[in-house]
Amino acid sequence: MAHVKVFDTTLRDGEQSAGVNLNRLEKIEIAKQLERLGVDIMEAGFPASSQGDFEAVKEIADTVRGCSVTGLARANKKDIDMAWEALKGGAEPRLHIFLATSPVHMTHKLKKTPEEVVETAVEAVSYAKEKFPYVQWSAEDACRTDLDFLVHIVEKVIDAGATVINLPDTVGYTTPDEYGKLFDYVKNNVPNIHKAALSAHCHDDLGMAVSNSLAAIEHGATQIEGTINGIGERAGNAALEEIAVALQIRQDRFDFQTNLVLKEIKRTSDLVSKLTGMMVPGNKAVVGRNAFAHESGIHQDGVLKESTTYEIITPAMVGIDSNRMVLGKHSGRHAFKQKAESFGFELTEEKLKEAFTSFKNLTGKKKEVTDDDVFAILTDTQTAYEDQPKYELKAFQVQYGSINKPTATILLTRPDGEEVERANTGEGSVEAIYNTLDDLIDEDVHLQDYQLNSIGRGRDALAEVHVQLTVNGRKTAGRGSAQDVLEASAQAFLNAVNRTLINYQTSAVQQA
Ligand SMILES: CC(=O)SCCNC(=O)CCNC(=O)[C@H](O)C(C)(C)COP(=O)(O)OP(=O)(O)OC[C@H]1O[C@@H](n2cnc3c(N)ncnc32)[C@H](O)[C@@H]1OP(=O)(O)O
Ligand SMILES: CC(C)C(=O)C(=O)O
Ligand SMILES: [Mg+2]
Repeated sequence: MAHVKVFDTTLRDGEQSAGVNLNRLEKIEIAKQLERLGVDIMEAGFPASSQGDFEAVKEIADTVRGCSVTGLARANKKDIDMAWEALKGGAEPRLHIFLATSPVHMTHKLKKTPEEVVETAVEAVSYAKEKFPYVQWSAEDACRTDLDFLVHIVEKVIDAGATVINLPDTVGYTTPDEYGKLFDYVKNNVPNIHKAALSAHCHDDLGMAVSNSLAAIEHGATQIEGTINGIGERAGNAALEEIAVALQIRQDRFDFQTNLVLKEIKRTSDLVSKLTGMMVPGNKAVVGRNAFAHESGIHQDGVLKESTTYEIITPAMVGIDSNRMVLGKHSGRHAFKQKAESFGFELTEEKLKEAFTSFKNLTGKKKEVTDDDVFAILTDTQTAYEDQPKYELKAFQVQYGSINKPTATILLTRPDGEEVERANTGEGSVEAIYNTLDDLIDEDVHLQDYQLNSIGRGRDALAEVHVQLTVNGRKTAGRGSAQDVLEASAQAFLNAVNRTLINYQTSAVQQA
């Protein structure tokens, strides 16, 4: 059985999802999990796009040893130089250069003639090859590119030293049949194609990203690109977990396998969902909450008699284990630590202590503390910056009634340690809290989006709030979880403000 390489771009194309904004610690936590999942190549970011991304890519390249780490660059020397600075410490330094080849992109976006595009691509790949042993080149919008032009430019970049040629369906336009033919055409018409590997990168605008990726594999792609949970630009990328499980379950149809450790899929999906704020729909293939749930009597009857009547994937295959150890108010540190480890968290003693305290506080308020609750506590603790000056919620009270305007009174510690208290009103309780926080903090904050979800079920489920704000003109995201919706709302707001302050302070210190 042939092996297909998995190129994960959750931390680059996945992070391009509207509203997603991962900080360094969050990226590192996902990177560690992707390594555990067994991806072959991890695209950690786009180093030239921001100081924060540069630092995250560098740290990931310097630490991850179980797979190759790559970063994206435009076809220019500045992007390539920055990518080299970020990636040179990696186990297998690898660069991903892209340049659009379709008429609409060349004419309107790049404002270049096809000849200039060939020249720019060749120059960039040759320059990158002076530094990187592996250079991947992507023909952005390949599926809307003139075939003869595509064949011509691919031949030239291979001559310039490209070791992987990616043919992305950038706008999710193609169909499985057409995408397979594109790979055949390139294989049959590029004379030096044997010197490079072929890669597929699909977007889901028409809902065909996974099918298109599978078609590419059958027509010569030896590398597939995608993201966990299919997150990404617009409608997202091909969901890697779906491709890997399809290849496993339909071995009779596909003679290809990935190196993914399938039982790590669920944890990876949970972590990505939690840290990005991109919720996984209940009916999502492979990882959705309902993917292994049977509701109707005839199905239940069938599954009870023989699970394969209605279940083609076993939950255990993707890491969903029905045997679970229940943690509650009588549990101690050892059981908690063991649970954290079973979820794949490597916490310092300090962070473990902090998470355990949050867990114990929760057991005092909630009848049953579920695995989802524990996972939320551990994720929040693991990705919280320590010892950084920040705004902290000390206490708050909200008065709500159907006659008077809701009023929030909040006691806050400011980054300089001063305690301040203020009250303000709003049309609703959350608005009253946000108006009061606005009065208490120095930053110029505007709320762009607010999402509320429950972690688990039941009346006493934890509330999780994701917000998007602009803080001093910078777009940022924040999340907060608490048993009370209003507290989670306040925490999410402050989390976003603190993230901006900490990122800004970190960069300022590094630039100084
Ligand atoms: C299909 C994809 O997923 S492509 C990857 C998309 N990812 C991102 O854009 C990451 C986030 N981006 C950013 O932070 C910013 O866009 C930056 C830092 C990369 C660039 O910012 P700016 O310099 O302000 O440029 P801006 O984004 O407005 O425009 C892009 C420029 O890059 C050019 N460009 C686009 N693709 C390429 C390429 N592959 N190679 C060289 N130049 C390119 C555009 O033509 C435009 O150039 P122009 O300024 O001469 O018109
Ligand atoms: C950068 C390229 C490969 C990309 O993400 C796309 O074309 O979708
Ligand atoms: Mg893409």
